[in-house]
Amino acid sequence: MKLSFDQVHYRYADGSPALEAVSLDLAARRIALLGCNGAGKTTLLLHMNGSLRPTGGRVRIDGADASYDSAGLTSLRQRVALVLQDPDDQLFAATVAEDVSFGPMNLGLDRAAVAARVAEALAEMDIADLARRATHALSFGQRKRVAIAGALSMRPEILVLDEPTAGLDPLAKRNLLATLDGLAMRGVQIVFSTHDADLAYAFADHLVLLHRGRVLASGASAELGGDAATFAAAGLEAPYLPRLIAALTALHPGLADHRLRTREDLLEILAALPSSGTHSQRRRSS
Ligand SMILES: Nc1ncnc2c1ncn2[C@@H]1O[C@H](COP(=O)(O)OP(=O)(O)OP(=O)(O)O)[C@@H](O)[C@H]1O
Repeated sequence: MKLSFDQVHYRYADGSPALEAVSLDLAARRIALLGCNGAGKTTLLLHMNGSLRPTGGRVRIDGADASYDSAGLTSLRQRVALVLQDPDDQLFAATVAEDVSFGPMNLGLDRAAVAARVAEALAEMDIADLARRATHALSFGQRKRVAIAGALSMRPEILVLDEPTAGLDPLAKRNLLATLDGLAMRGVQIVFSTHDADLAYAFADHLVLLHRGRVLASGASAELGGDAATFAAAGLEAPYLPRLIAALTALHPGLADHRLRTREDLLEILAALPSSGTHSQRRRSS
């Protein structure tokens, strides 16, 4: 399934312009949407499952115009699941299992099929042990996982997440990214928004930079991640790692042969390089 945006404009009911002539093809498996506060990230994500309808331009699904009647929206929301930034905007049932079963029940599946989907989604998010817990009595990070499990219970082709790591501690962040990575490897397309350029660079194959409702840049992480000037134009800090790698590559040209996404990747490669002692001896003797 491929979602694309063709000259999409969106204005909220009070007249606030939020998207201006957004044209995008969502083709890569892992896509990060970056932009400062008010850039239009949430508004764009809400268009992906039909929660918002463009006030101008078109959203296309495999090349065909999205349909906003009830059948069209039901079909779109089975294929594209949206996880809101605040889990409390999404969770409403008394227990975790009831909440996660809501989507599959609405699809009219029988009890056994619903139960299978709930078990699968909870296992995927590693929260099977929370199934009987009251949703209101969970921690923020746990509620976030439950909200994602609810989206996964629809077995979507595209999982769209608004700032999925906001409010998570570093370990929870890392665990969530590993889970999302596992889903991507299984073929689920992941599209998420974030303010964290390093995280976007580490996880995503493709970055989209939004600024004042417009797409300022869209490109492969490996290239766009190193373009500090474009990040600055979007009012963002560029990812640190590509800049560090560029500086280190001047000392170790072999680094250019690797696609290093994380600090851990860099440390591993640096540990395997000849030691700096050898390097400085070579410099002294030359
Ligand atoms: N419900 C609304 N009614 C009117 N204007 C809105 C509404 N929601 C958002 N906007 C406006 O639309 C623009 C884009 O907002 P949006 O929430 O999409 O940005 P964002 O990039 O997700 O921001 P943040 O990083 O702060 O979450 C902003 O100017 C905002 O004030």
